[in-house]
This record gives sequence, structure tokens and C-alpha cells, in this order.
Amino acid sequence: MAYTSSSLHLHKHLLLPKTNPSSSYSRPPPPSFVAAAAKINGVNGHSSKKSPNGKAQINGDGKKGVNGSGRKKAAAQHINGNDRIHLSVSTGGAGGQDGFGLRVAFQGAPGAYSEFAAKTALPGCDTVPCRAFADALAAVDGGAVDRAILPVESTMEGTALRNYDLLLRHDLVVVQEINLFVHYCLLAMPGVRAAEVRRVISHPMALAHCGRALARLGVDREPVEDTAGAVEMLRSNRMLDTAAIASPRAADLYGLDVLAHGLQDESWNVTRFLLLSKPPSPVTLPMDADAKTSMVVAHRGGSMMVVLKVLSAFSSRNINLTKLEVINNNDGGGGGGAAASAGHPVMILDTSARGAPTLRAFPHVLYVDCEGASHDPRVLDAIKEIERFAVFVRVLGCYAADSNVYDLQ
Ligand SMILES: O=C(O)C(=O)C[C@]1(C(=O)O)C=C[C@@H](O)C=C1
Repeated sequence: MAYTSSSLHLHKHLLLPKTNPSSSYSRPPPPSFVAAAAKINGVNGHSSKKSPNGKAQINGDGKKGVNGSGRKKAAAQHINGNDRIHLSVSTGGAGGQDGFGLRVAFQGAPGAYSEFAAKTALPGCDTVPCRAFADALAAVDGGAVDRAILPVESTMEGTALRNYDLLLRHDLVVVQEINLFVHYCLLAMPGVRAAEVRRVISHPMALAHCGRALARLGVDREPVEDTAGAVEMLRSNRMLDTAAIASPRAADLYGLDVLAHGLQDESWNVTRFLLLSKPPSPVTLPMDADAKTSMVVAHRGGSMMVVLKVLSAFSSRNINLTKLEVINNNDGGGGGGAAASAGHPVMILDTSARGAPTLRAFPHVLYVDCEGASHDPRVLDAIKEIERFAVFVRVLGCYAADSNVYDLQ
């Protein structure tokens, strides 16, 4: 196989006992957007807070956003339960720490999970729907918006390699992480019964996450751009033999019936999103903050030895890793792996050199997230050590560590 990827999922929340969120799905969702942080036992002990955010919003294309129904009053919590960090974060430029005045691009129609993640990160922001993730990243890169939100991994699928591919091609920095609990519902036009459904449409990831339930239903599956886009399509074409997989919020937003809750094969289904900005990072963290640093390391191959050296660079300084993904493309010849870039080297924008940033091709790459800020001398030393044997290291961002998992209940 030309292109392989293996990951060590070191996310703390994956190591913790599973809650059973599906138990609460039998009741309909509350009418308002209330993102309640499900605190993860024993991780950081920080409590979550709620802050009012009742702003109705219309996105640039005239569509209503998450809070756009006019009757919705959003009560989203602060993203960081840790006051010390939260209070020290400044979003820079326009907008306060809750994101008021900031425009955040997301992929999908209003009501997509990505939009909820953006509103969880920055409750006061204005969300801007984009057709594709590439459009969302181009929008922030080009200055049309202030931030973009990107799903980068999920407990069910691992790393979203296509989205990493996109991220690495841009000169963007990670400014925040958000773990969102993703529970899927089967939505249909009002009055349609489950027995009448012949086809289910949704984002490919959602269809994959609900494979067993869909097999039980014996329906055709059709991928579309995003979950909320599926709902919108269903609604505008008044499809009576088709259902969509999307969030209960999307059902509420578009006025559809929820035929079934908690459709995902695994009850514990969390997607990790990154909030991206143009550099320099508008977020400043104090030296002693609980922070994370994300980086990409390109090397000459012989991966397992390199992996050991990378692990040693961190472990010898007592630095914990929260992610390590190994990407190898051995022949560069367009082979048939499962990843978006199967058979192709990873393209990374090199912003380190003087002059214009250049796109460079690397067949052997590691995606690494470590605990600690990029200005922490221990992290700096570890990176320096890695630079001695790696071909190239790019720090993708330094941000407040947030191991909470946010739920839309
Ligand atoms: O389609 C959406 O609603 C999205 O926000 C995208 C997306 C993804 O790409 O992973 C986000 C979270 C869910 O896992 C399903 C789909």
C-alpha cells in the first residue's frame, strides 16, 4: 500500500470510562441551543460556565444561523472551564473573548455540527456557511472571515486526514480546540413514518458512523456535502421517501420530525474541532497555562525509529503527548490507500523561510500534539532536538488545552 496512516490516540477522553449519552436521547431536545459541557472525570477538574448569548443572526447568504430562528436564545458556556486561561485569552482585533464581532467560517449549511462547534468555541461569533472545508479555510486565509472551524478527528474514525491535508496547505494557526459530542438523529418531513423511508442522505462521515442502524433499516444511502445540507435539501424538495441524518438542532431549525435518536454505532462519538486563524495567533497564553502545542514533523523515513526518537525527545523532558499520527507514503505513485491523498506525499506550506511561503512535498510525516505551550522552554528544547534529525518541523499552533466534551443537550 502506498499510503498508510497509523495513529496512537492519546486523547484523555478516550481513556476515560464511557458515559452513556444515548440514554438521554429518548426525549426531544430542548428548544434552545444550550451547550452543556460534560466534564470529563479526572482530567482537569475545571468547571464549565454558561454565559448568555441571545444574538439572532443571519449569515452572509441570507440563511439563518444556529441562533437565527429569532425565538432562540442561545446559552452557550465558555469554552474554557479554566478561568485562569479563559480570562487571559484575548481574541485580538475585533471581537471580545466570547467572539462578538468575529466571523467564523464553517463547512455546511446552518445547523451543521461544525457550526455548533464554532458557537461553542465563540458563543458570540457570526457564523459563515461555506460549501466545502477548502472554502472555509480559503475564507480565513484570504481575510474574508476572522476564523475557520475544522473537524480534525473523531473517536469513531480517527484523524480526518483530508482536513489535515487542507490545513497544512495554508498559513493558518490553531487557536482553540473543541471536543463536541456528536449524536445523530434520523429526520424526516413532518408526518413521514420510518416505514416510508427508502433512502437516507447525509455527510459521508455521518452515514459511516451510523452504518449498523442504516443496515437495519435496509435503506439506500446517499452522501451529500453536510448533515444540515441534507436536511435543507429534504425540506426544500419536500422529499417524502427520504430521511436525513443530522443533529436534533437541525431538526428544530428546519422544522423536521425526529424519527430516531442516537443513531451512531458507538454511543461515545466525539469529534474534535480546531479553530483556525491567520498568524500571528491572536491568543496569548501565560507561561503557566494548561496549553497544547500542535506540530507536523516531516522526516526521511524509517518511521518507527523516528517515532521512537520523537517520543524520546518529549518523554525525556516529561512532556505528555495527546496525539501522534504516523503518515507514510512509500512510493509516491498514486496508490490506493483510503486517505484523501493516497499515494501522494503530504503537501505542507513552509512558512519558515524568508520570502514567500512555499508548498513542499513530504512522504513521511508525523502529526504531533503535546501538552505545554510552544514558548515553554521544555517544549522548545524538544522541538530543537527533533529538528536535528527531522527534515522539517512546523508548529501549527499553541492554544489552551480543553479536554471537556461539549454536548448540545
Ligand atoms: O456535516 C456536518 O454537520 C459537519 O459539521 C461535518 C462533520 C465532519 O466532517 O466530520 C462534523 C461532525 C460529524 O462527525 C459529521 C460531519
